[in-house]
Amino acid sequence: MADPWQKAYDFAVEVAREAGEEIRKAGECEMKVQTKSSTVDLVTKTDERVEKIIIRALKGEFGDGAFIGEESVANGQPCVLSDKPTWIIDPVDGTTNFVHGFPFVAVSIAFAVNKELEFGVVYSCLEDKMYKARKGKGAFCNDEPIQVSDVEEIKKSIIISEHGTDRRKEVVTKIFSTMQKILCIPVHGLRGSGTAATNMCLVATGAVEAFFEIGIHCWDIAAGAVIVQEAGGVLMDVDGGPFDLMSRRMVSANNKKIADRIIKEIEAFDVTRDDAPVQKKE
Ligand SMILES: O=P([O-])([O-])O[C@@H]1[C@H](O)[C@H](O)[C@@H](O)[C@H](O)[C@H]1O
Ligand SMILES: [Mg+2]
Repeated sequence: MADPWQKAYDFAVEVAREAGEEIRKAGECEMKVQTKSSTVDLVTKTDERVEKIIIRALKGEFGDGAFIGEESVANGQPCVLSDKPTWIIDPVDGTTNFVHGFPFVAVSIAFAVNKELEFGVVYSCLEDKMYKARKGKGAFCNDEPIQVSDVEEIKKSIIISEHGTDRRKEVVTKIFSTMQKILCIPVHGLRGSGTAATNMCLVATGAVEAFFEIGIHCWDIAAGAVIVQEAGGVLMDVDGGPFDLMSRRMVSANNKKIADRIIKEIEAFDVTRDDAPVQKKE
């Protein structure tokens, strides 16, 4: 078959749109907020319900496959990327925004085969922007082609980063020290939308030059990774090495010059890989 994944790609776009509709409706209702890894790592019934809707739809169309979903992993499912065709899902990226009514919330669905990302779909559902990209076929927002910015001078850039959910003082100190150094290069500005998936789409459209974060998960960035690359951008590790989806560290940028300049300023801290063996409780 010449193009084995086109049907899956088209279907993912439809599923993301339906999931976004559910999120929009749920945002108008009272919500019960719970916490996960820390008191600032939030989850709602909508995150869990929307993930189930997405997985049920994908299984209904393509049968049982491999899935890495944020809420399934939180409930004890394995988080290992194998060579099998694998769906990587964040049902609600920007849960804190969703809870507070801050208007950037995204559905993120990616698909990998042989550990390589084939396509990614990010639906920024409150803005009604459907971002999508397939390996080798370009990146789009609402069906219009998108491209990264051509800025090469860091002093003419806007950079995005996030604070994540780790509030240990030594971690927060490193995050702010990095941001301070980047701000003082000086860059035109620092931003953050509160959703990693949307941040990557902002790199892909050229609205900003780069987005970096330590502490994100594979489901936050898998779809965005394809979108950034297909829009002409680059992905790297925060130490300048190759991008590793499961490492929880990433720099995405419009070009290598901007990425390298940011990497010079990043003060890294340790995070546990997404695919680290789960420690069994005694
Ligand atoms: O929990 P969630 O809202 O799906 O995802 C979070 C968002 O993408 C946020 O922008 C990023 O800073 C965090 O690292 C993520 O965990
Ligand atoms: Mg997320």
